[in-house]
Amino acid sequence: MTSTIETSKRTVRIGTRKSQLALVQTYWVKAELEKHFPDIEFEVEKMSTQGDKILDVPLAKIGDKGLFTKELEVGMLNNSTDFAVHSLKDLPTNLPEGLMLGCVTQRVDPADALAVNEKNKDKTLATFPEGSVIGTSSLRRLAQLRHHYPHLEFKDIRGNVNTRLAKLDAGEYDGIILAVAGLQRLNMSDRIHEVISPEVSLHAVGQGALGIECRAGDEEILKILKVLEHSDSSDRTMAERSFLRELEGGCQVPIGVNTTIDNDSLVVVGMVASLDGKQLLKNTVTGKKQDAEQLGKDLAAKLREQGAGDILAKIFEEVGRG
Ligand SMILES: NCc1[nH]cc(CCC(=O)O)c1CC(=O)O
Repeated sequence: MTSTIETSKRTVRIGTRKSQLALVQTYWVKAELEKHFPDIEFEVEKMSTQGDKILDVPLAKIGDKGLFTKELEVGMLNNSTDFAVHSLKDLPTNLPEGLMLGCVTQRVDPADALAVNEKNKDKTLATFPEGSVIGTSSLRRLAQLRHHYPHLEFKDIRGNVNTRLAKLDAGEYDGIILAVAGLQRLNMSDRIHEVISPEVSLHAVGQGALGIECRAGDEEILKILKVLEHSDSSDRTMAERSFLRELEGGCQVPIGVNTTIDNDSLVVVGMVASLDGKQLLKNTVTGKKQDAEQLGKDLAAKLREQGAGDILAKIFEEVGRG
């Protein structure tokens, strides 16, 4: 008589949004972890978030933090999932009690990109004629582009990356602004018509990196996630998130950043702008990368001294506090 011994694999459950970009990112994380932990079974749980459901309202008007993360967080808190993969830029700077940012993966290019349709192949942001219509749903992109290109028109655009490109190609816009990172991950690098320089548009906090959220102090999961942690990306985004945390007031605001690490030295550039792009404040701090969190706070303090508080207060009045 023969008997078979069933070795039961430990199962770890990953929460994700259902958008194509979210799935590409989640399956990348899953594949990487499977290489390191062949004895663990990783399962993917696809969930819809508020942000995926409300598609007809400008993002800035919905305002609420955690639009793309809340349902995934509930899943971890009630133990139906063990961790969630997010675009770090969609993850609020303050997480719910009981959860933590367990891992920041290696960041790709965090810049913004211009995509154009067939009839504008010969244009760039700098050469678009007066009145050309540029689509973006981000107040940060809107304010900075208005500042540099006041003759262009800006129109809100919602939906996932594919939906936005379809609207562009249908002629609703002359160009749209998207993250380089998203287009690259979706194998759509051919749609990157122009990479926008940090002089024109500072990127969003956390852009280009994945943030993996898990239960606070879940050592078993943290040990697994640690293999994907990228130290410089983690330090840079820690400073960026600390900067945003110090400045934001519960709604989407035109705040941009750029960070670089050279040996142990971390440089953080930060920007706050008014919605019309007329006021645009910038400053820079430099320090040790070990002091990332404090550097973010210092930068926020510098911008407040320059008058960022007044700009933000006015925006909260105009857009509402979410
Ligand atoms: N707001 C949605 C979102 N969240 C993350 C990305 C791109 C990938 C990234 O920044 O890591 C995008 C699309 C975009 O801004 O074009």
